[in-house]
Amino acid sequence: MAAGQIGYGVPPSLSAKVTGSFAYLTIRDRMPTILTKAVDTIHRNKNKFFEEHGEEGISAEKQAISLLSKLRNELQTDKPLLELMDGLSDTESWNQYMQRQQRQLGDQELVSWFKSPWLYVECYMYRRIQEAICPPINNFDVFNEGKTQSFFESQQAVMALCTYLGDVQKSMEKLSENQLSEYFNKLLQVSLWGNKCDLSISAGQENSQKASPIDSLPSLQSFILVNDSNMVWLTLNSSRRPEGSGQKTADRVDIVLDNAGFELVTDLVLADFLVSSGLARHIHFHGKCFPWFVSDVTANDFQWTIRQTMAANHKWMSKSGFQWQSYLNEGIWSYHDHPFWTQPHEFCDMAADAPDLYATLQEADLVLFKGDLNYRKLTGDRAWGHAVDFCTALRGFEPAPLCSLRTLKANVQVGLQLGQGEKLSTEDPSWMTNGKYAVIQFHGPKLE
Ligand SMILES: O=P(O)(O)OC[C@@]1(O)O[C@H](CO)[C@@H](O)[C@@H]1O
Ligand SMILES: [Mn+2]
Repeated sequence: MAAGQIGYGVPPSLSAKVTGSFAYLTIRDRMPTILTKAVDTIHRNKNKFFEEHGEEGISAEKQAISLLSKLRNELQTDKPLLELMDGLSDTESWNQYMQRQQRQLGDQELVSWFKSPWLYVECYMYRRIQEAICPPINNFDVFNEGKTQSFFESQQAVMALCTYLGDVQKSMEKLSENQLSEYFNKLLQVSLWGNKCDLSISAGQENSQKASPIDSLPSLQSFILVNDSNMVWLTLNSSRRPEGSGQKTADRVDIVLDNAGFELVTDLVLADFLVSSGLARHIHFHGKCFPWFVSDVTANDFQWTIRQTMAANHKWMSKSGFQWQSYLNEGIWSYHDHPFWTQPHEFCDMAADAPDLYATLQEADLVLFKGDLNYRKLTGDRAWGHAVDFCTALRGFEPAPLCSLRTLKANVQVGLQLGQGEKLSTEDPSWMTNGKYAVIQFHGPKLE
């Protein structure tokens, strides 16, 4: 059976068919709120559109508001989903996916917001937002304000983190293996908890990082439900080759990014540490090719964040920013944004639906997946039992050793100990969606 096909033992997709479920509440409440805020943002930028594009900008603004309002009404009244009509490079792929969803539903009911898989309709909403914002304002990022605010509101934490990185790098040469792994674990956890700062779960409400990211780690330790850091460390060390050994030397770690703002800074700091410690020689970053899930990283966010860090009036921030820019100039770091990351597919479909991307990931020694949406796609956003193995839920998606760094914000979680999920439900009924808990969950060859 092809990977991703519904087979024996594969549970149903999460959807709003279950009244009162997190998917139901997201589609009923949070997604319309996100659309309302998008309409408001576009309206507030009307003058900007006029200044830049004259009357054409005004008519595009009016059209965007009308299309987004129509979209919100379709969503709130559970209308059938509509084919995309904007003729962009991914339009056909989206419409084919819709037909695939319709085939799975059969001809008894039409693909719609509250009946189709949550993963699909939520991704579809963001692609419809893209369709609504037409030329000449099509490059306007309706979520940009929230992403830049998250960065500016987190300055104290960013400065503390860049200072910490600078201190570590000053003594890098003298560090023992144990000290190196300690710093690695700390920065891996900082990147993990950076994922709390996600504007989709907060429906755009500001949620920047205020406290010092390093000092808060000990108090967060007990909220890490699965911690496979040791497997990540062993994988990195097993892939390191001595210079000139003639063996594979292009040690490469891929980071599939999630949110801009503070979370992106934590990922850049981790990536800098991986390179400056020699744990990796190249980092490939994977972002989104259009605005996605409110706070996800686009190429513009990636470049803007590095430029802002370079320009900071803070020694260690600007030092980090210049270092990151030179990594990019030297090709040690590279940024990629394959269209697959802004499509609705479960990752077990990647080999079939985006073989080029799957082949790229196969060249990595380790792939880090940041955040909740990536976790939902890794596990197919299905109602797995909590003690089901991560490997089972991946359903054949294993391009390379991989690790999810995710704070829980959706009710899908696998790979727990028997009874662990039930225990958590009694202690904290909203443990899967309140963002307090996290996993560092690895899948790959077992190493000693
Ligand atoms: O991927 P991220 O940024 O960690 O989270 C994305 C997210 O906020 O969006 C959905 C809720 O609307 C959930 O999948 C998840 O909570
Ligand atoms: Mn996100």
